[in-house]
Amino acid sequence: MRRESPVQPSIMEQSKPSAALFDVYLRLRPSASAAGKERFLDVEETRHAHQLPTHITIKPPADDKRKRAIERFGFTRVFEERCGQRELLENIGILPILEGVLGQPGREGRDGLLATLGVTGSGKSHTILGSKSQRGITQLTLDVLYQHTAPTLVDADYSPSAFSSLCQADVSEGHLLTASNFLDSIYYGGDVSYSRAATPGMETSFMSMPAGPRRNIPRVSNLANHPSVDDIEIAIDRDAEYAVVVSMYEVHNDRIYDLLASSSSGAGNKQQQQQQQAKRRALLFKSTEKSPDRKVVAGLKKVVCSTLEDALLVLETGLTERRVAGTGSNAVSSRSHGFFNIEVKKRARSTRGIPVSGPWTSSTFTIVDLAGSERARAAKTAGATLAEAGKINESLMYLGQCMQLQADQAQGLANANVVPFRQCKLTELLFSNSLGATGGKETGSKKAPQKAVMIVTADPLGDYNATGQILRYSALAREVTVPRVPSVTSQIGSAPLMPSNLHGHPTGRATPSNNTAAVQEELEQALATIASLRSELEVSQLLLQEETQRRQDAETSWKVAETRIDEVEAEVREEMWEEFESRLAMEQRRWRAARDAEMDAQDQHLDRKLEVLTQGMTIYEDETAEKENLEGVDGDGDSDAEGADDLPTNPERSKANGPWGPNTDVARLAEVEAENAVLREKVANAGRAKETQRSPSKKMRVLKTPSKGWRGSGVELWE
Ligand SMILES: Nc1ncnc2c1ncn2[C@@H]1O[C@H](COP(=O)(O)OP(=O)(O)OP(=O)(O)O)[C@@H](O)[C@H]1O
Repeated sequence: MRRESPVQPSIMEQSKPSAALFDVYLRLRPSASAAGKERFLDVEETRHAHQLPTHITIKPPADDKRKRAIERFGFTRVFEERCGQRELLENIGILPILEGVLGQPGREGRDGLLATLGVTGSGKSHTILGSKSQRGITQLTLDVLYQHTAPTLVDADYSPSAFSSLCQADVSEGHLLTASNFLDSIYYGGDVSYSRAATPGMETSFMSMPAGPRRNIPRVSNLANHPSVDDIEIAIDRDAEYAVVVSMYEVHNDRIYDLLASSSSGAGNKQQQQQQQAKRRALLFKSTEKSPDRKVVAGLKKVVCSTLEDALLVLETGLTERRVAGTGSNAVSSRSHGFFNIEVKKRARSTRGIPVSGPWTSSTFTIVDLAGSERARAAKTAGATLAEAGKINESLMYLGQCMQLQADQAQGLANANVVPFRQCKLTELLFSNSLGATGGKETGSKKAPQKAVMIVTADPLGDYNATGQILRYSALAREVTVPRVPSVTSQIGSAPLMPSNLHGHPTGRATPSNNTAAVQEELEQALATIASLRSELEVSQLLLQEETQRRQDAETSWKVAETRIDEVEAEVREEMWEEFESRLAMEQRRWRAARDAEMDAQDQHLDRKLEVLTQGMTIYEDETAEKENLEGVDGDGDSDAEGADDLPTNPERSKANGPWGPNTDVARLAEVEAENAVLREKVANAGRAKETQRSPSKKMRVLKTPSKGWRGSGVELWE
């Protein structure tokens, strides 16, 4: 239903929404039944019949106790309930974005982004993904893309060299697969060969497979094919060859999960599916070695789709994986933000008829189906689903802040020159490659900044509060209008002045007619003052409401930031503790090794000393034994060491009192004994000293005396 504008045209009409990062379109969904529902949203008439409307107003419900204002919002364009999918496709700038992604002749393409935002059940998924009878923007875009690139499209299944060059050119550490490999692995459980081209001519394409143990296979023929886009024309680079690489991921509870990596296609019982879900590994959004100036979701599974059918089947597979749980608001509600990426790879094909194959360049068209915002009470969610809803609302709040700021910046209204997109994964994914490190306009990348379109969906008969909140932060412009309340003032003003009112003097004397006019004038002035005061009061109330809302938002952000700080602090502490422990362990190992080495050196040193000593003792022992032998052999052959008389008869020595005489030998023996005692003492000391240094873990060893002379002399050595 349209109505005339309740307020005069203003600066909103002169604003240039296209200067903002996002063009924001509003799409209204038809309601199945209007019974008992009050329409709160009206579309303003345009000045010219051929123009599409750009402004809407929302008015609070009749029984609104808070007496809220009528609000007016401006969008790039507004599409009413009767708008179909094709009309939408042609009027939201998707086709120019697609041309940008394909790139002008000889030039690299630019990235494009399409996202839907709205209250749960307002028609986001319908717009992006369509329904059983109608195709969504994603399918229509893919159809247009394949129709135009088909003649120059690389078929990875039949061109291993092209496939391997695509793998090498990928900057995101992704795992590339051909569509036939991927689909066979999903539906037939076959092995997936990552980043490896299929054998040319292989008869194992998914489409050509005989009936087998297929699981929940969506048939292309079962998918909607209406509306047609056969007559749509877009420009492409005829001298380039293209490849289309599809990937899908979702942001769930602020983490990124690959939707093609663990595709179960609904196989197994609920418990198995839950186990599969639990095992999913979160991916990082980061700069990589090959992509230092642009962040990418690293490690995604990517499928090279050479036909529209392949791309649609991959899309269906990813969608079955997407986390969906029924809520009170919408029977099939998206509980995560879904990202569908169409990566268009392009390289030079021919220069003046001479075939060349240049390096691949890459541009991505990303389609985002955002989870719906909802009020917990309305959605009747509980437990994990309620927590999920909290995360969804939080991320949408951050998105709203970023969108508001970028719209204000574009109109020169915002003081802040930084868009705070790092607050959650969603805003990081949507903004960081467009706004760069500072959150300003420069990305640091040589690539042209991406073009982005946001479609806000709304149900004019739906929830006024939730829809109002979405519109407030997504609209490119907003005005507040004081509602025309049939107030007491106007009632008094419009009431006829009764003579009794004017002539009511207690004296009963009639008042002259000129007095009547003066009183009437005075009364009118008073009424005007009351009206103006009332209107001022209403404006103040509105401002107060807005300030309160802002304060609440700020408080929420503050709490979230505090929690984040705590988390980061805990993470840092844990990291530092781990690092400290590992360093400590390393130092201990080094210290032990040094100590062992030193002890070994000491052992060796002592061993050498003992060896020298042992050798000395052995020599002495041998000499003594020889002497004893010589001396102990007397005339009857008995060996007797006693008495000088019994010493052996050595002609030299037997010369009494000569140098080898018995007295000399005894003195010598005493001397050797004394030396021996000193040495024993030294050895014992050395042994004790060594013992004190010995590691308890080392086994005590007893050095056996090398000859009977040692044992005989009572010397025992320890190493
Ligand atoms: N423009 C439209 N025309 C016809 N039917 C629509 C339209 N928009 C939405 N619907 C229908 O309304 C229902 C809810 O829409 P949809 O699932 O797209 O909502 P949603 O915003 O994606 O919800 P959620 O955020 O919970 O996923 C669906 O049955 C859909 O077919």
